[in-house]
Amino acid sequence: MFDRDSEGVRIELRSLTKQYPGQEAPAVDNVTLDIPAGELVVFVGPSGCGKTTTMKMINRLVEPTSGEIRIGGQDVLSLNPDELRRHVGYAIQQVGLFPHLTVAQNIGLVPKLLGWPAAKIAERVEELLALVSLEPSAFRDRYPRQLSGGQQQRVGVARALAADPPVMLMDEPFGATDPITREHLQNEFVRLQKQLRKTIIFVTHDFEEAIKLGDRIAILRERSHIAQYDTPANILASPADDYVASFIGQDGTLKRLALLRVEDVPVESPEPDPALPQVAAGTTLREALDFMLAHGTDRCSTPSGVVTYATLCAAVGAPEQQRAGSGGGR
Ligand SMILES: Nc1ncnc2c1ncn2[C@@H]1O[C@H](COP(=O)(O)OP(=O)(O)OP(=O)(O)O)[C@@H](O)[C@H]1O
Repeated sequence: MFDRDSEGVRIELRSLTKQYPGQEAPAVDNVTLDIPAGELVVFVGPSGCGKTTTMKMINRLVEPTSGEIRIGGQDVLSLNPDELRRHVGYAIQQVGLFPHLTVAQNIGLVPKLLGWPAAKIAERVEELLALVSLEPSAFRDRYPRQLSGGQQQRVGVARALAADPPVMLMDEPFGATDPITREHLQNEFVRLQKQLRKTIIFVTHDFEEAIKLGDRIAILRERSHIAQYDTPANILASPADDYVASFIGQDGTLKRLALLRVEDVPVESPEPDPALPQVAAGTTLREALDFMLAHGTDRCSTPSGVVTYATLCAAVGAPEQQRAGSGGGR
């Protein structure tokens, strides 16, 4: 349907507006946004600011009042809405699994509608269950009521991915889970997206989730007006205004440290030092900082060399007084 191979496609919103009947102000007012192919863009904003309405216009669960939407260059408003939705994955907090269908039948729903042969659907179901870390033999024949909330959400994500759509719309898909399950699902999802490179719009209330998952974040005000649209690192480093700063909160430096890994900063010496406390490759700078504080040291050894507290501070432009206040006994 869209002009692509298997990777994502570009999504363009132009002057997009939604005025619900009987409402005084538009829920979404004149929004223009470009989402590059293969990127995950997170919409963050307060309740009622129009995140869900904006997203639902993209698969035409809500019809725009005016404006334009293009996916892979195609004018979405000229397409048949049912056909469009078969090519746009959609995962929501409420999951929406059919209770009378098994996990396999739920996941195979869209491929079946698209006329895939049964053997190909069965193969795809196995592959997707494995992808979301659910053992196929244990889960494929269960009914949704026989799954935990987190497992249901994984099946929801697998179902959204089933027909390999280039575009995924995800509305708080991990919202109904406890913090530990949520973190686990987020980590799996980051891993998945590295492989899949779909174009994804992801709605959340949770700014931490946005910086963890997003290639870019769109911070929305009322009526979906865009307060800032940039990478997590740029938003944390230079919030556009007080409104954006209020999302970041007091611990912006720590959040920036969490975006970088020990491999990303210059090492003091390029060899591991067995005499120092050791951290693994892939450790975030925030974890490295906690580790140094816990060990009362201002340096630690990584597989690629020695990283110091001063390097961490320099990497995120932390001022001198923050260094002085954080201890570390050299
Ligand atoms: N079907 C509808 N009819 C009338 N008004 C609606 C309808 N759906 C949403 N709205 C209104 O449009 C505005 C935006 O709602 P929307 O659900 O898009 O916000 P949201 O940012 O996704 O909120 P939340 O984070 O609480 O889910 C709200 O003021 C809401 O009351």
